[in-house]
Amino acid sequence: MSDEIRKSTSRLVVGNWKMNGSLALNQTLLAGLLEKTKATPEKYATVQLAVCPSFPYLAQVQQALSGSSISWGAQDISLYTEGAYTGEVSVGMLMDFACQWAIVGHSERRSYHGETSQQVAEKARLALSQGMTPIVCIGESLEQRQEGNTLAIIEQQLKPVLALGEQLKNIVVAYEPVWAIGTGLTATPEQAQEVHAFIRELLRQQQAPQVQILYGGSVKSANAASLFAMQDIDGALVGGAALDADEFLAIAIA
Ligand SMILES: O=C(CO)COP(=O)(O)O
Repeated sequence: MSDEIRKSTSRLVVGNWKMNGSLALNQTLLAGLLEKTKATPEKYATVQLAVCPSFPYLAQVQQALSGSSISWGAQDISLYTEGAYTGEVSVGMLMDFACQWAIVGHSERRSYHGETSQQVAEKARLALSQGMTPIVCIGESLEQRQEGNTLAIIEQQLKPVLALGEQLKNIVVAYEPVWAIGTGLTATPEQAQEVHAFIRELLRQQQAPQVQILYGGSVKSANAASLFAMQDIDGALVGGAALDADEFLAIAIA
């Protein structure tokens, strides 16, 4: 697929709801998303939309979105497939709720739960083995950026994932600079593009240049268009702004 075709056919915009929501709040949010996308489907014809709620709400989201153009996924998956792992949720369980996506290696999981890049790659492999698409998150901290280590960190985090082999082409990568998450600080389009182009090159070396690379970190409707205009930014992984239906959809079509 040429770069032009990749960009024009498929923008992927995923809402990571994180640990937010309730049955009532989700119902309002889902109704807002459905109402707008159904009223003007032509606006969303070239956008793939997805939302990732907390585990307990997957059934609710599945029920609301089944048959619509919006897909859904999980925010994490367990490294284990079954058994005595209290508190864990397996990939098979997620398949019971028809999850199409699984975010893996979000920086909040890496920093609060000590997830390593090796474990993240294993989670991606598990998702792929069940036909789910892992959204593999990578990104540098402010300190790492200031020390000039951004690209080295990106390469280190992606390395075990690049070794997935044949299946690599079926993943999605999300570049989320840690310093831009929930802070209101966004990477400039040029800063993001530099890293996306680097990730693209690493993927190209493994014969997977068509992998979609999302940007995440304080994406809003006000900054989305300039990010999407960049050659190697194929969509967004949206946190806070995904909790508002109008704002999320405005990002999608920015
Ligand atoms: O972490 C993010 C998405 O996974 C980004 O969060 P914010 O959009 O709230 O900065």
